[in-house]
Formats: sequence, C-alpha cells, structure tokens
Amino acid sequence: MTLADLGWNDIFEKEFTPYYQNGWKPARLIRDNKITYGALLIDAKKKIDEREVIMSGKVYHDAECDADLPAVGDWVALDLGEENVIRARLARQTCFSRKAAGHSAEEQVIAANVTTVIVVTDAGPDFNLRRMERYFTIIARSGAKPVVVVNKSDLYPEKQNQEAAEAIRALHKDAEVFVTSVEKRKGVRALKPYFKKGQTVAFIGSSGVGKSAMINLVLGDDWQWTDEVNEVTGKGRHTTTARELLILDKGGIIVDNPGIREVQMWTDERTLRERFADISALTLNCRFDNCKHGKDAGCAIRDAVEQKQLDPARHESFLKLDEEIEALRRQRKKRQMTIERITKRDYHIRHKKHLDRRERHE
Ligand SMILES: Nc1nc2c(ncn2[C@@H]2O[C@H](COP(=O)(O)OP(=O)(O)OP(=O)(O)O)[C@@H](O)[C@H]2O)c(=O)[nH]1
Ligand SMILES: [Zn+2]
Repeated sequence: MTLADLGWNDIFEKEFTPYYQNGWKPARLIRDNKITYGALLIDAKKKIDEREVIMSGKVYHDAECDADLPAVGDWVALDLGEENVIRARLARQTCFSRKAAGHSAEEQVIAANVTTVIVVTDAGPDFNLRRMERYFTIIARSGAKPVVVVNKSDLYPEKQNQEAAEAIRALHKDAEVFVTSVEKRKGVRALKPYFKKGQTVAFIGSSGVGKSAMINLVLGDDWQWTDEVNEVTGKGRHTTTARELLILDKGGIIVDNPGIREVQMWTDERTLRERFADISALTLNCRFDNCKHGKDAGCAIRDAVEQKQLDPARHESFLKLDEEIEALRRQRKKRQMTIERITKRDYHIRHKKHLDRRERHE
C-alpha cells in the first residue's frame, strides 16, 4: 500500500512540502467523532496504520465555519506523538456537502475529495427527473464526476430502462448513464473503471434502489476481488468506530456514511419547499409577520385565493407543508433506525462468514 492507494496525488504532495519539513505525516480522515477523528497513514512497512487523532487548537480556531473543519475524506498533516495532532488540512480537491436552504453560510461537509458520485435509481417508482436534476446540481457543486445507474433493469421492460437512461442523459450530457441489474449481475461491470487506485467513490440515491447491494458486489468476489478486502477494510465497519472510507485491495475507495445515506431525504425536503416558493414569496405581503395564512386579517395568500390567482388546493397543500416535511423527517428517522438494525445484522453475518473462511484456511 502507498499513499496513492488512499487517494494521494501530486497536488497534495506539492502542498505538503513545508509540512514534511516539520516532520509531519500525511493522513486521510476516515471517521469523524466530532472531537477525535480516525485517520489512515502508511507506515514504514507500507502497511495501513490507523490512528485516533485530534485537531490542534489552531486548526479549530482558524476555521471560519463548520465546513472549514476537517471532515471525512480530508487529507491532513499529522504530528505524531503521545497524542496524534492534526496541524493542518490540505485544500480539498472536491467537496461533497449539504447547504441548508436559504442559509448559504451553513454548509455541512459530508465527504471531501470524492472523485465520482454514482447516483442509483430505477426506471420504475424511483424515477424522478427533478430529483435527478438536484443530484446533478449538488454533484456539480462538489466537483466530482457524476455517474448514474438505472438499476433493477430485470423488473422493467428494456424499452422503459433505455428511455429512463435517455431522459437522464438529456438532463446532463456529460453524465455517464448505465442500465444495470445487481440481482441478475447485468451491466454492473460498466462501473469497474470507477474503482481504480486512488479514486474515491460515493453512492447516493433513494432507500431501496440497491446501493448496498451494489457496494457488496464491488466489495465481493464477483469481480474476482479478494476476500482480504474485508480484512483490510471491514474492521469494525459497523461499530461506532466505523471506517467511513473503505479501501479496496484491488484499488478504489468507497465512502459510505450516514450523511451520504441521507442525501435523498434532504434533497426531497428542499424540492418540496421549492414547489411552494411562489407562495412563500406571497407571504411577504401578509399584513402580520406571524400570519398563519388561515383566517388572519390581511393575509396575502387568502387574497390571492379569493382573487382566483391561486388554486385553493395548492393553498391547502401549502398549509400542510410543514406537516409534510415533518413526515419526511419521521420517515428518515425510522429509516435510519432500520438501516442501523440491518447493518448490525449484516455485520454479524459477514463477520461469521469471515471467521468460517479463516477456519477453513487454517
Ligand atoms: N429485482 C432487483 N432487486 C434488486 C436489485 N438490486 C437490489 N435489489 C434489491 O432491492 C432491495 C434494496 O436494496 P439495497 O441494496 O438494500 O438498497 P439501498 O439503496 O442500499 O437502500 P438503503 O440501505 O435503504 O439506502 C434488496 O432487497 C435488494 O436485493 C436489482 O437489480 N433487481
Ligand atoms: Zn398570510
């Protein structure tokens, strides 16, 4: 293993020159525990060395906002000693982040230095061009390369899959779009070029579209990638000290963390709000700042309805917007709990398989 296997390149090397002179070491962050971080280094024997590290006061104080703080995927300069201290964060080459609607200053970095974002969808119930457009926007902002996979092709007629892929290509001419079936192992090989030494890949998309199934394929034997992958990367993956970056033995890095898993939820929330942007704008004309837009005097929205400029049904939906968003949040929480349960179960199953394999080899 070399630093390049973890995503290091010439640009980072150049920026690091003064840090080498201080005796600091390059490391990539694989976990954010808020106060401490997990970091990977390459030791003198060219093996991965995983350390618990902390941020220096300077790094903390120099950060102008949360987004400036080190995040998963970042490269940092580490001062190794009794405590391993992050002395500096290298400039991000890409940055996949969430920006709160309306507050451009509030940015939450989900993963830094991601090379490729693979959006997984299907040609059936998940297919939604508006959401896809939003994904393209956040991917473009991150600087990563967008790739789309229309999965579950076994469930829909070929024509439907192709039309879905075409419609997505029409949205974004530079995006590579593939039709796959993880279930039938069809088309998945097309993704192989994205799993190369030093390339960092994130999978996003709705719950149930097959992201985990796809990650398991990539991690598994289907591409003749060795079992040792799990030995290198699997360690404690689903415990609280999970690695959010999985380093593949045969090249490639996968980012998988709660932030990535939630991308669909918050993009949908934003889409929902935006659908009512015109009505939100109207509220500026309400007589009272705290207008509930129901029976309140001088309500600009009610006026618009009375003057037949606004469909009463949309007014009704607007009043329910907060409830709808609340429902989305509840759904997200429930889903998160289910994911935790499933990953725990999967971990136990995989761990057992791993032990079985070891026994057989011994
Ligand atoms: N028919 C069919 N089913 C698939 C395919 N890919 C995945 N599935 C199934 O779809 C279900 C959901 O797949 P997951 O991989 O858990 O989906 P996910 O995107 O990781 O979902 P979250 O973990 O909730 O984000 C599983 O039962 C998979 O076996 C496919 O190509 N065809
Ligand atoms: Zn009002």
